Amino acid sequence: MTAVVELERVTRTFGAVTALDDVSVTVGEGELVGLLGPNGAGKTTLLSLVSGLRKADSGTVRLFGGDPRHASSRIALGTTPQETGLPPTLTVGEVVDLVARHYPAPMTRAEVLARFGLEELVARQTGGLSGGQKRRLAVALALVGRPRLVLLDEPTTGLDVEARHILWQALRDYHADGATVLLTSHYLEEIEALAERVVVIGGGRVLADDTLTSVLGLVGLRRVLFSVPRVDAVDLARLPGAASAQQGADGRWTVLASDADRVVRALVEQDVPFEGLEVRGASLEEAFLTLTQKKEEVVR
Ligand SMILES: Nc1ncnc2c1ncn2[C@@H]1O[C@H](COP(=O)(O)OP(=O)(O)OP(=O)(O)O)[C@@H](O)[C@H]1O
Repeated sequence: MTAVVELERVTRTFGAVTALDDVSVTVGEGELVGLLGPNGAGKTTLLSLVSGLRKADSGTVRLFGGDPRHASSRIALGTTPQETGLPPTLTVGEVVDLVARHYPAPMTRAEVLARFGLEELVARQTGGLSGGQKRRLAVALALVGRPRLVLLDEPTTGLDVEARHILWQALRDYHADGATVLLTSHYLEEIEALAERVVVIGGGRVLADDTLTSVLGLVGLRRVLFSVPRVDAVDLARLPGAASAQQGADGRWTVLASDADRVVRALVEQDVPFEGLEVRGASLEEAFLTLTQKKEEVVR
């Protein structure tokens, strides 16, 4: 597998903040990789190193085998940052044409608009587009030059469900044509819809790098809540199926569980006199926290 993106032991700090801490990740030709992580995890920093906008403090970053800081390495790269500035007085069609002129073999205007369902907006000035429409156009512009690698930073933030699905389909189609895609997201749903491989980043470190199914197993936690008069005899965090256990200020226990059914069965088998049992989906933030704690245990 040819490496399109290679980060080797990369560290990047901003003053006292370590945004990336000894990160190694490789993305091969034709992969669709999701970078998943909470706010401030280091995802945008990673993309900015790959696109040559920033430089690593230490370690090596390679893009198509070269230094991303050299323009020649970026020739086959398409990116959409989190925020995009579009010329407000130009129409959608004009912006597409303008961007297309920078590339040797761009998509036609019609192809770009069709892929992203933007045909009806062709004559509209970009200044008058809604936030979601601007976002869709910004992602479309990343593909105009037919890049071999596309970097997308939270491509569907702020989009409604329909616009999100159009965009996902456009990205899937583009990937099916052979492109490599690296995207960041806060949303598990988005990563689930698109990625084959998931790299979970938290606190500037790689917490997990695996197939979508394995990572879903790691972060697809449930929350088991209940009250109990005393639990001295049972270590709730060590129950089969449990990842961690914590008592809230109201006295109720929350057990984060990779297998909630097993936890409940174990509570019954071990005669824990629980009351008011509830099972809910855990938030992604909780799942990340559990992953971070696991990682720290391994390091210790
Ligand atoms: N230019 C900068 N100056 C100072 N600190 C920065 C700068 N850029 C990033 N950071 C810090 O580095 C850390 C990682 O930020 P980064 O933007 O890479 O995270 P992220 O995972 O993309 O977060 P989000 O999901 O919120 O976009 C954060 O603590 C952030 O505040």
